[in-house]
Amino acid sequence: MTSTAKPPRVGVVMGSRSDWETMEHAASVLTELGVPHEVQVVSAHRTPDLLFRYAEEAVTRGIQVIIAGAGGAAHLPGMLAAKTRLPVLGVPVQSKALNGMDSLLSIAQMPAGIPVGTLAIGRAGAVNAGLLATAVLALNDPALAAALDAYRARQTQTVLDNPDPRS
Ligand SMILES: Nc1c(C(=O)O)ncn1[C@@H]1O[C@H](COP(=O)(O)O)[C@@H](O)[C@H]1O
Repeated sequence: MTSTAKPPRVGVVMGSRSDWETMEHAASVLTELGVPHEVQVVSAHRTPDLLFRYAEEAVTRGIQVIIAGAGGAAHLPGMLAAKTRLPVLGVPVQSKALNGMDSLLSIAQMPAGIPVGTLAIGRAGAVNAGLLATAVLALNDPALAAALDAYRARQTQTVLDNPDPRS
């Protein structure tokens, strides 16, 4: 699924539909900042051939950053990173059994040579993955740089406008 008519520049993938509740926060940041992106379920475990194809074709399709969310034995981000030179941002989805510690460690503890940029567990990680992907693209895109600056200014203003935590 592609968000706009423009070709996607960020791929948001996740191991299962059940991850969408978390990963929609990455997608909504990208939408808010005007980053063309696509969203798809791809699983290293359940659809390994699709995972290889996705990673191998991503560069030629114009994808510049991949955001990959997975929970439990979260091999998806690492396997994508193994198959593409694109930056891969991993979002550990909070698992029921171990609260996402399993997801976090299996995404973060990559062997030297195959990096995955690992974010925080859950919603905050997904939001920040969207922001980080945008920041990468903004290095060469003044419109996205301006959109990011405006986002940060709005965030600051919201805090300044509501300083009393009781109200
Ligand atoms: N970690 C992975 C991978 C993968 O790493 O490729 N594929 C699915 N999963 C994870 O399994 C969890 C449970 O999935 P189900 O809810 O479909 O049973 C999800 O959090 C998913 O990311």
